Amino acid sequence: MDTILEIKNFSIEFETPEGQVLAVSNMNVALKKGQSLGVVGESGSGKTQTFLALMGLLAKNGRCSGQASFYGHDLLQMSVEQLNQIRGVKMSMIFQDPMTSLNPYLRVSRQMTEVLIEHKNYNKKDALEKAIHMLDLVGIPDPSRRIHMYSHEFSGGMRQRVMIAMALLCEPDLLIADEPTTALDVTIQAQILELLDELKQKLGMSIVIITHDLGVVAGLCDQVMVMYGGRVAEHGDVQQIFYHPQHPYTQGLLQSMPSLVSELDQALYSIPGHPPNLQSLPAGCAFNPRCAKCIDACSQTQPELLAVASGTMVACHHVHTPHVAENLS
Ligand SMILES: Nc1ncnc2c1ncn2[C@@H]1O[C@H](COP(=O)(O)OP(=O)(O)OP(=O)(O)O)[C@@H](O)[C@H]1O
Repeated sequence: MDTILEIKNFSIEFETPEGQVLAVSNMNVALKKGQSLGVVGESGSGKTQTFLALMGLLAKNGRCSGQASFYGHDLLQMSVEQLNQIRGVKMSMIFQDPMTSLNPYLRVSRQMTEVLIEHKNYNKKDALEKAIHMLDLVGIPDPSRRIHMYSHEFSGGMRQRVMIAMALLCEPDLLIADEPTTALDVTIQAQILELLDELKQKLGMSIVIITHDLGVVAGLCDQVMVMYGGRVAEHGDVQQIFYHPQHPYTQGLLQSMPSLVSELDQALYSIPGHPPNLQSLPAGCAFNPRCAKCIDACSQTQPELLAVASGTMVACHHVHTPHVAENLS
């Protein structure tokens, strides 16, 4: 299988009035064609910025280093013109807020057909037909009429579907979906996730799904990367991590999953404390102040991301210190 995306030693730093902020530190991940990756973690853990940077959309005060190869070509070294040949065509992103990628002043028909005319050499008639087909595929009722509406005339859920249709229009090889369902009610959430899974099978595309919710990645993803305070805490096969989570943070996320525990018990299982402030990360492992399995090393040195027997990569002193783990667990 071809490797579609390979991120190596990737970091992001922001320059702020208070000094430099390391938002993402030394990330490594490879995704094969047709595979999907779930990126999970609490707010501010670096999920969105990583993939915005890959799309060439990092804020002006941000700087990234390392490599991010798309089919072997480093996205971080590409000019805007080179990126424009790929963005929205071979690699698409669904943003948290649909209005980010929909132009309120243009009818949806115009926005959708222009992409096909410009990047896929469609004529106007075929482009309109294809766009209507895509709206139909994402479950927009009466698409040949609604395609002529403006984005604000759609409900929130419909707008999200329009954005997904736009992102899929050129049948990208890689779809990056940032919290694609958070703003939607539960039934529509389920429908959209089902749709993404269907399109993954049908079009063979790779998906990166960014979410707070491990439940979302369960059905859709092959691998999962758990981020904490800008660092990868655990990364590997979804089944392995779901059934045998190693990092105490992953264990906490899994225990507080709504499908596993009742609403009342969620409070009991939820991870104590708050996500860390990147400007004042604790020494050692950033999770140590909230971790019940903390040992001395955790507040002293940052744990390396190392493989455990199952092949999962884990950054945790407790996990990699067997005699201590045996005594404490
Ligand atoms: N332009 C910026 N300048 C300084 N810091 C920034 C900037 N943009 C983002 N950050 C910081 O980078 C960190 C990572 O942000 P990111 O949006 O990737 O988090 P996230 O995990 O996607 O969170 P959420 O789930 O809330 O979207 C955050 O702490 C954020 O405050």
